[in-house]
Amino acid sequence: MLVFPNAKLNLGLHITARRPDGFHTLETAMVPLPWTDALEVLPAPEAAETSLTLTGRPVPGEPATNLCVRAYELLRADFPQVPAVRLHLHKVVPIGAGLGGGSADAAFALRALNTVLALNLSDDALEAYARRLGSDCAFFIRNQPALALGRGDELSALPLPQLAGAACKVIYPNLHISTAEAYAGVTPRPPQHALGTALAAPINTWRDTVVNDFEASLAPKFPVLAQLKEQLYAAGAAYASLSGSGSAVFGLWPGQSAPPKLALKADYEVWDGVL
Ligand SMILES: C[C@@](CO)(OP(=O)(O)O)[C@H](O)COP(=O)(O)OP(=O)(O)OC[C@H]1O[C@@H](n2ccc(N)nc2=O)[C@H](O)[C@@H]1O
Ligand SMILES: Nc1ncnc2c1ncn2[C@@H]1O[C@H](COP(=O)(O)OP(=O)(O)O)[C@@H](O)[C@H]1O
Repeated sequence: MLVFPNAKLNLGLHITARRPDGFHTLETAMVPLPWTDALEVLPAPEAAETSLTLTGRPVPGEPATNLCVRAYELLRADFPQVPAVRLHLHKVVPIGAGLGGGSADAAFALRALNTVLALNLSDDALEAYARRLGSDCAFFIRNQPALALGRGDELSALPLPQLAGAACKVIYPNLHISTAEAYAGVTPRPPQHALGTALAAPINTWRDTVVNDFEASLAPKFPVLAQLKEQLYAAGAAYASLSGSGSAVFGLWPGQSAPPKLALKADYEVWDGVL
């Protein structure tokens, strides 16, 4: 079975408290971004062990620590009779970019394994497994615009009709930002605007109301993030922001079929498309 794990964008991200377990409570909206990896899940040949092969962008870590293999091991712990599988991941989405690519691989692996191994797990059950692999993973099970609370895994559908068909540009400035380090640099605070209300208003009002709390804390160390945001606004974006804990920055042009071309450094990666 071949699946295409897609990235996500965060629209606003409020870090509201630090929890006793070291995680933070947040309020964010997540939307699917059609920038994808490719993941193949096949039954392994007889007597072969479970394996993962990789092509494309290098993924740090041993195959056993890869989230696709961890997804399989998590299911096998509860269903010891399942056969071995052969996994192949072609990695495209930048890593450490705030685009959730690793989380998407984990969730899509769970979904594909559910089918290939005929486990018949419900979406709720798959979300429960996904949560155990990472805070962001549960979002990718239903993979639809959602408001995320708690650790980022308490999800409710958040239709954003004004976003459908908007042109979008995502810029990855070739900078790996660790999610854990980014959280460590933020001082939690109550949000100034309720996110659900702010996002219900037209996109061109979001600039004044929809805030990603990581931006202020990352700004001194990574001035390029604010520069890219300015460049997107100068090119007419109705809204521009850092996604998640960065380093990807995106702009939105509702009502346009494609985003404008921008002059950017040669080693930056760019995704242009429509949401
Ligand atoms: C910031 C966000 C916003 O969507 O996305 P990314 O920028 O990573 O894409 C997420 O909260 C990232 O979720 P995810 O990448 O799944 O994080 P996890 O693997 O669960 O945790 C990695 C580390 O981030 C910190 N962490 C994560 C989630 C959370 N609610 N509070 C935290 O403090 C913890 O230090 C944890 O050890
Ligand atoms: N399949 C995978 N793809 C990407 N990263 C993975 C994968 N499996 C494990 N990881 C680990 O997860 C970390 C976070 O990856 P990712 O979710 O892409 O970034 P972000 O949290 O910025 O959205 C990486 O540093 C990597 O070590």
